[in-house]
Amino acid sequence: MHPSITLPSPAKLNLFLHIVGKRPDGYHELQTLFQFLDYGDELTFTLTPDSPDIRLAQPIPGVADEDNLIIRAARALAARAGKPLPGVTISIDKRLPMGGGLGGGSSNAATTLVGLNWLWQLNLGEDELAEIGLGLGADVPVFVRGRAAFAEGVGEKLTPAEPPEDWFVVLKPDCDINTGKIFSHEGLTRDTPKITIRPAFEGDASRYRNDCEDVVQKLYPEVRQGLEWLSQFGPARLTGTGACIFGRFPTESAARIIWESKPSGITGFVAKGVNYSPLHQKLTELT
Ligand SMILES: C[C@@](CO)(OP(=O)(O)O)[C@H](O)COP(=O)(O)OP(=O)(O)OC[C@H]1O[C@@H](n2ccc(N)nc2=O)[C@H](O)[C@@H]1O
Ligand SMILES: Nc1ncnc2c1ncn2[C@@H]1O[C@H](COP(=O)(O)OP(=O)(O)O)[C@@H](O)[C@H]1O
Repeated sequence: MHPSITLPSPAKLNLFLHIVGKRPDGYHELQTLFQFLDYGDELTFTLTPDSPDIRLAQPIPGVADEDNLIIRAARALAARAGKPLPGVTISIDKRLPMGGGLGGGSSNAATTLVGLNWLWQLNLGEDELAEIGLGLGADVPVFVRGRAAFAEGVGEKLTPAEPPEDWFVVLKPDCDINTGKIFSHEGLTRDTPKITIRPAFEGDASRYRNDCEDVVQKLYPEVRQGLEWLSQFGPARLTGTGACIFGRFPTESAARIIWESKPSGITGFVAKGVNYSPLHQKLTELT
């Protein structure tokens, strides 16, 4: 058995996000285009054959270990394995802002499922891992599958897609946005007509939009100001329900020039959009 492995846990962007309806259980039906970024957290899994415990090397501030999606994912996987397994200690190099619409928690859960499936040599298939992932959050399956995708339902019906792999300036306006608050807002557009798959892939990227953006901009002036600034240089959008926003650029140098001139006090990073997850890329290199 391999005693230890370090794996990427990349961010995602919702290149567009349309709300096309509401299900009887209150959840909103979406159509969204997911792409990964070559930037994210990193998780290190170290097997502890002398102890059966699944534990974090250090807690994430503000998240109880019991609620941490890494622990929840590891436990869900161990339950599915249904046999005694060596314990594991997981350490996190957290680089993604939490609750920013970059899917960091969901990505951590997926890296845990995929990484421990490998380390514990369980040989569960991608469908089974995606199903366990969906029980942890709507965005987990796309990270498990590792391919940019057009997503429907609450995000679980995935069709692989090949959007352009552009460069992005990602900014984190200084505010925390609660996803539930945005989805329950009376001003939210919930009736965007469904689109067919082809235009979603091949449409003009400058026409991509996010149906949460109007409500989020009204409630959070920091997001409005960030979008106003970024959209001077090209198309700029909100990812998920925010708070992160992104601007698209054809080259790294074009993105870095804008990054260098960002207003003071706003954090973020420059990253490349990638259609194959850095997690899966790393695992391919290892096997
Ligand atoms: C909006 C998206 C788009 O990628 O991303 P994020 O902004 O979180 O990254 C996701 O669909 C987020 O899915 P998920 O991660 O499961 O959402 P949660 O934070 O659990 O949702 C909090 C609450 O928002 C509402 N909610 C969420 C998703 C959805 N499709 N419809 C909803 O109505 C529900 O009331 C839910 O209880
Ligand atoms: N490992 C984790 N990393 C980040 N957030 C986590 C994790 N485990 C649980 N959470 C919780 O999930 C929430 C959503 O986090 P995250 O996935 O980063 O944002 P978003 O869903 O907006 O993209 C956080 O505010 C936090 O309370």
